[in-house]
Amino acid sequence: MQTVTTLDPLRRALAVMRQDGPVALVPTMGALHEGHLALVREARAKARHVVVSIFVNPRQFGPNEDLARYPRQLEQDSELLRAEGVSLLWAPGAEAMYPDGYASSVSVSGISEGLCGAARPGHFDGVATVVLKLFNQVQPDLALFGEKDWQQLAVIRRMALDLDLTSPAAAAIHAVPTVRERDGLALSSRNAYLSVEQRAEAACLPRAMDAAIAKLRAGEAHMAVEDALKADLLAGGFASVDYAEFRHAEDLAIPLESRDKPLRLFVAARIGATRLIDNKPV
Ligand SMILES: Nc1ncnc2c1ncn2[C@@H]1O[C@H](COP(=O)(O)OP(=O)(O)OP(=O)(O)O)[C@@H](O)[C@H]1O
Ligand SMILES: CC(C)(CO)[C@@H](O)C(=O)[O-]
Ligand code: BAL
Repeated sequence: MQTVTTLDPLRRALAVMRQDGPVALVPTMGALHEGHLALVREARAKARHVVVSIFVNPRQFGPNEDLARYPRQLEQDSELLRAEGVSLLWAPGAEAMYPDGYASSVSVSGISEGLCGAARPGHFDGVATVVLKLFNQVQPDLALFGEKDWQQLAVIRRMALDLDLTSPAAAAIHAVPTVRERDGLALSSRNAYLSVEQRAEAACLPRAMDAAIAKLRAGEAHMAVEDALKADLLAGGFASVDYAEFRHAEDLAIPLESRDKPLRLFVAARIGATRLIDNKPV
């Protein structure tokens, strides 16, 4: 596995790799866990070469968020990726990604505005911008993203359609199901912030979501179920709930109006200062 940190060697390495066959891109912010590795394994099954990017993107963090504290462990990550048969690790510094004078941004309206977009203003502009840059830098045949970040996936799909980035001209976007711990908690790099006690309390998130989904299926009104879910999370040790909402799985931008279309439950809540997100199908 080669590791490159600037654009010229990235382009040279990619030119060689492309002669052998399709290239898949797995964008990450590092601190890799089994969720990331599921994306890598799926990428390996679909393409001749896998490129993983690790970049803690400052533009998707708000001023009071955890950019400085976000776990960085490039050596350990690099060993994990080597063992998975990854061809290339693209690990640019902030100056390679946003050189002096950098002034551009991508904004995807509608879909970016509710849920995490409302709780983290500007977050999805930062995500869309860096993902478009990664697509342009790597020009992959396909790119893989996790369903854990369902809204992010929807924003990226919308951007890729709107800006003509999709297959066959450019990357096909693949979604990979959420990998969970045995107690149901979704794997996340931010789980590393949790104390032992908080980690035990965090298991209440997927459990309370399952209970809420069962109530909705049994015919209870969605707003009552959402309110009860928030109360359950607060009682279970969460300090606050950013949102707990049912939405249409394929169109997050519109309010819930009919139960005929597939629904999903979306939650973001904080244990201490740690913000966890999850989503599940109804
Ligand atoms: N548990 C998981 N199952 C499947 N995919 C995941 C999981 N966790 C993260 N991913 C995916 O891995 C990619 C990189 O995510 P990222 O590096 O932000 O990891 P993360 O664990 O989600 O970190 P964070 O704690 O910042 O949310 C994204 O496409 C994300 O959806
Ligand atoms: C897609 C991504 C790598 C963009 O920085 C990030 O938002 C993430 O890790 O999910
Ligand atoms: N996995 C989403 C990246 C973020 O929370 O900034």
